[in-house]
Amino acid sequence: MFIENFKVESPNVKYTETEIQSVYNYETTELVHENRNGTYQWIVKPKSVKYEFKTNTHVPKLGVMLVGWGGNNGSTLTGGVIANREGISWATKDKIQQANYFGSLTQASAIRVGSFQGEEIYAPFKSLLPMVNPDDIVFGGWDISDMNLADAMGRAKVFDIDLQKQLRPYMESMVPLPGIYDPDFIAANQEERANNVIKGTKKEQVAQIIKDIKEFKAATKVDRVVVLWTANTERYSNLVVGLNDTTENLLAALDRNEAEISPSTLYAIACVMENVPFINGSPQNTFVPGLIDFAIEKNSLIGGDDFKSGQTKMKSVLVDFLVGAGIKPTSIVSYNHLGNNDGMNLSAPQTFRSKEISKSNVVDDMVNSNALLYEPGEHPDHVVVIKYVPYVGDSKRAMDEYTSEIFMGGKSTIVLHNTCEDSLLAAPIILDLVLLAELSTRIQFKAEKEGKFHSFHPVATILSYLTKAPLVPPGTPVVNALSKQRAMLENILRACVGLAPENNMILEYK
Ligand SMILES: NC(=O)c1ccc[n+]([C@@H]2O[C@H](COP(=O)([O-])OP(=O)(O)OC[C@H]3O[C@@H](n4cnc5c(N)ncnc54)[C@H](O)[C@@H]3O)[C@@H](O)[C@H]2O)c1
Ligand SMILES: O=P([O-])([O-])O[C@@H]1[C@@H](O)[C@H](O)[C@@H](O)[C@H](O)[C@@H]1O
Repeated sequence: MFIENFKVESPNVKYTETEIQSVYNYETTELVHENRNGTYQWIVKPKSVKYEFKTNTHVPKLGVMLVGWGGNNGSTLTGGVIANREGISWATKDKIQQANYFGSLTQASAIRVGSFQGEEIYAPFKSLLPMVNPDDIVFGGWDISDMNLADAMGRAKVFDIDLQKQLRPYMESMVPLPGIYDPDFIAANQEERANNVIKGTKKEQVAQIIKDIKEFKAATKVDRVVVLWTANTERYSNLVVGLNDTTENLLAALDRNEAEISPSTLYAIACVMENVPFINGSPQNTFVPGLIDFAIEKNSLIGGDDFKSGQTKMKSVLVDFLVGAGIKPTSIVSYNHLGNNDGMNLSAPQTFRSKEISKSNVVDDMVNSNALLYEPGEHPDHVVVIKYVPYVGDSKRAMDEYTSEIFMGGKSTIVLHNTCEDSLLAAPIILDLVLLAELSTRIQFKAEKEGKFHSFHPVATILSYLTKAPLVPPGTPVVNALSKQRAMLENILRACVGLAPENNMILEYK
């Protein structure tokens, strides 16, 4: 059975005018490696740590400023939200299609809240805690192309024509602000689009981005702004001691107008200076060490990298299944071709390399988790190929072959063909990223030994379900397995409202 919402009744949960307060006993373990009777043993000690959570239930009017607003993802998300808000339906060759938010975890997935008279009861994921209604989001942003959003939607060729016609009046007045353009960081084939750029030094460009954010906030009267990068994939920035290794060096490099500071890092600097959450939807290393330090110093949320939308999302499920079943993947070949502008930008070796890294590292945690299958340092052969084929446009075609070793020297080969409609898969993920980033800034918590409440660490690991290469605080584990990432996110939000983690035991029926 499905219920629309629920309220938790528990001595550990209190609903006030402005907050949901919860006390949560975090059941974990402590390991020691001790000499017991002359031999060293690993001792696992279960332990319970009391946490207190406070979630501000005032849902703000949210402004989302997209870097790359006029791109396929940006125009598709903007149009999709308008279509949902206005209740637009349109004719396709098959039927009259209604707008929806399919593909969004927060808007279209469910959680189990328990059972009632022997029946499992589910509720919307978004009923866990008060979240921004995406219909209410105010969009803005920057693009190095001055094309208005209606024409950009036409250029993207993602939506059906009847839908585009209905959206055009809402979108033709939306014009991206000039963006920071540096041809050294993206493919040369992007130059012809770059007719809408901020001039001046890098420091002046940062100042302009800050001014843009302030003016957007004032003009739209939004309470909060989140900035998200959905612009083209950049090449990796070189990590240079004395240039981008610390906050001080990065800001000094900015003052010197150092060439090696990428546009995406400049937008991120501006956002950290303004304490505006910044999320990187692409694979480049926007978050150089100096930027991470800066965000931590300012307690300003940063998250990324690279939306996990199609082929890699499938990979993080399949490899988790295989390794979890004691099957040993030994060769993974991931090929895809696509014909959108992203694909054209990725046809350059330096930008492809950024994507190759994020698409390859996604299996590392699963491989490293099982020494029964892999020797130290052993990992599957793993190849990533991306080709630009204009004819297929945004309809990316992914082909994968997974070869694994099974029982008694047997081999298993799994072949997948996955048509990933790039922007129709990425747009709802962008929505989840901005909604969850905003929600996470309204949550404060403390462990029993901590003196005062605090926010989550500014490096937003909570967003990892949505990214190929989750950004995590230095020295903390990277988890890529999709099921673990989703469970982490759901269970943290469950703790905020006093619900135990979903452990799927349903002992009452065993
Ligand atoms: N499924 C997906 O679509 C998917 C999944 C993961 C990651 N991504 C990443 O998302 C990004 C956007 O994808 P897309 O299909 O919308 O690409 P796109 O090329 O259609 O859009 C990118 C937009 O960014 C603009 N731009 C480039 N550099 C800019 C800058 N410095 N400042 C402002 N605007 C700039 C371009 O003019 C373009 O309009 C890409 O980096 C892509 O790799 C996409
Ligand atoms: O998310 P995913 O399908 O694994 O990876 C995709 C790449 O294979 C594709 O070439 C590119 O268009 C998208 O940006 C996306 O990153």
